[in-house]
Amino acid sequence: MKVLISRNIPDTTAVRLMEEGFEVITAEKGKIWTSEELTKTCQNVDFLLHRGGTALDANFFQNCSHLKGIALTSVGYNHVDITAATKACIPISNTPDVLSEATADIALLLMLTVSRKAFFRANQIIRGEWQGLGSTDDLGVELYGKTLGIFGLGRIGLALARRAKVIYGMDIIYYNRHRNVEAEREVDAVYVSFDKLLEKSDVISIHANLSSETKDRFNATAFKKMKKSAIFINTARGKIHNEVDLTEALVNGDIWGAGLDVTNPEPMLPSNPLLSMSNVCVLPHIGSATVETRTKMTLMAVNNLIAVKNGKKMPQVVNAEVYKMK
Ligand SMILES: NC(=O)c1ccc[n+]([C@@H]2O[C@H](COP(=O)([O-])OP(=O)(O)OC[C@H]3O[C@@H](n4cnc5c(N)ncnc54)[C@H](O)[C@@H]3O)[C@@H](O)[C@H]2O)c1
Ligand SMILES: O=C(O)[C@H](O)CO
Repeated sequence: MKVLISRNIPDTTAVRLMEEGFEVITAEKGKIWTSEELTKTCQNVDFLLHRGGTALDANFFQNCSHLKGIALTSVGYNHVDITAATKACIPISNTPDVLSEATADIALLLMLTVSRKAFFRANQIIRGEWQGLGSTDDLGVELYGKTLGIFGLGRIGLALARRAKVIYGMDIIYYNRHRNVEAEREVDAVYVSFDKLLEKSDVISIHANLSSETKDRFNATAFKKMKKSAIFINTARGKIHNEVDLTEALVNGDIWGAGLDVTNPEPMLPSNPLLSMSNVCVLPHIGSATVETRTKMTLMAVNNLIAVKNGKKMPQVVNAEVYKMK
């Protein structure tokens, strides 16, 4: 049984696969695959352990229908054509829960660094622009006691809401496809309409998955409905906001600041105007990038492949319909 690991993972997890009798084929460090290359290399393997970057589209599944299972090392699977995978009868797994705390930390970090302009200020020191004492203009704002609006209150949204409630005494409002009773009970989250979320939030943090419904949801119309003092945070997917509209909203003063861990496209070009704004911080998609979390994610992915090899269902399967077809 051969497994292709499309992007480097912690050694311990590759070892775990070998212990289970898999023959492991690893990509060279940092490799970015074209679809053609990935499709070609997958002809000689039974399983794929895949991290975002290269989309797995209908064409991929047409040409790789021999694969027995694909384990993603991400919770998001918007880069995978799940319908095509199901049609090809290939189970796909993702990595929910284990990355929620690490990603919520990055959302909170962005809230803090943007509200206090900390990233911009630290860079002023690096550029030799610190002129003694603290700044008297272009001041930051505080989070304490303000209202956090969450768009997509699932696992990561709730992990952020807990932090915001406990550390900053923030009021939590949210907009979701369904009410989240656990969050309402635990952090007194209040369900509101999308427009109310825009109007009432001091900070809006995006935690929905990317879909045709959420793509471009934060556009010029949405930014104009937000408070002029609002901070926009996105650690979910860059395509949920429209980057041109976000830039204009910041330039025009429709909103106060923005913190992004995800951009559209990725990577963001260094010439992007957002990068020179004092009220913006952009990170290179590091939500889950800790030793602890990445280890848990890859172990989870590996366990899903082991399950398939042993004739069992993937514990974290996202297209459970495949098991009804077999
Ligand atoms: N920056 C990173 O490194 C990083 C790390 C992990 C996850 N993510 C992103 O975060 C997303 C959320 O992860 P999660 O584990 O919290 O997922 P989740 O499924 O637990 O939560 C997503 C929530 O969004 C809601 N939602 C979906 N579509 C909606 C819509 N149209 N309107 C309103 N609400 C909607 C869902 O009902 C759900 O409650 C992932 O899909 C991924 O894209 C990014
Ligand atoms: O969806 C996810 O899990 C992240 O974006 C990748 O770590």
